[in-house]
Amino acid sequence: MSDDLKKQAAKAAMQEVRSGMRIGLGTGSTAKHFVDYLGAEVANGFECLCVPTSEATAAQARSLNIPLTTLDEIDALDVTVDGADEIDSNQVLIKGGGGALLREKIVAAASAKMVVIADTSKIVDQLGAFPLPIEVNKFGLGATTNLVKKIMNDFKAQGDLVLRAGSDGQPFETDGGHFILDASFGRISDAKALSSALLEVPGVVQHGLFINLCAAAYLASPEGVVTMGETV
Ligand SMILES: O=C(CO)[C@H](O)[C@H](O)COP(=O)(O)O
Repeated sequence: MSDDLKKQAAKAAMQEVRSGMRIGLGTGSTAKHFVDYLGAEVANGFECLCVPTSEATAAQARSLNIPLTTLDEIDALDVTVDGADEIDSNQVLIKGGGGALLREKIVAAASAKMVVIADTSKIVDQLGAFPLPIEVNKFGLGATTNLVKKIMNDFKAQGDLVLRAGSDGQPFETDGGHFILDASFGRISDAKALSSALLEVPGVVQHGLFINLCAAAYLASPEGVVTMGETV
C-alpha cells in the first residue's frame, strides 16, 4: 500500500475526532500518519487526552506534545483510530501485523467507537490470507504451540505456524513481554468459533481477530476514500 494512500485514509478519519475527546491511538504505518495529523491539530490548540496502543506510538505522540493518559487514569475513550491487516464486509478484522494486538484490542474495547484506517487492498472476501497473529505467554511455549497447531488442524488451516522473529533474528517480544505465533489459515470461515477455541488455550494471551469492535472504516484507493460502517 502506498504511503500516500495511508495518509489519505488517516486524514479522512480526522473527521471522527473533536476537541475535548479522549482518543485511542493505534499502531502501525497508517496509524502513524493519523498521529501526525492529530499532533498538527494539537499544535493549533486542539484539546484531547490520548491512550497509545504501543510504546512506539507513545514515543511518537510525546514527540508531538499530544497529551497522554492510561486506562488506569480513565476507564473509557470516545474513539480509537487504528490500522488493520484485513477487513471483511462485516468489519471483522485481522490485526497484529505490527505486534501490538493486545493493547490495540484492550484500547478498542474501551472505546465507544473504533475506526479503522487502511487502503482498499486490506478489504477481503474471506479473512485468513494474512497470517493470524496470536500473542502467547513465554512460559510453556512448546505446549502452547502444540495446542494452537491442533486448533489449526481442526479449522483446516492451509499453512504453517511460525514463531515471529524480530529484526535481530531473536523471537519478537511484544510490549507486554510475550511472543507472537503467526498462524497461516489461508481462509477463516468461522471467526467467532476460532476466537473461542484460541482463547481456551491457557498460554494464549490474545489473538488478532477483532470481532464486533470496528464500527467504521476509511479505506483509501487511487480513486478516493471509501467508507464502511457508521462514519460521522
Ligand atoms: O495491527 C497493527 C499493529 O499491531 C497494525 O495496525 C496493522 O498491522 C496495520 O499496519 P499498517 O498500517 O502498517 O499496514
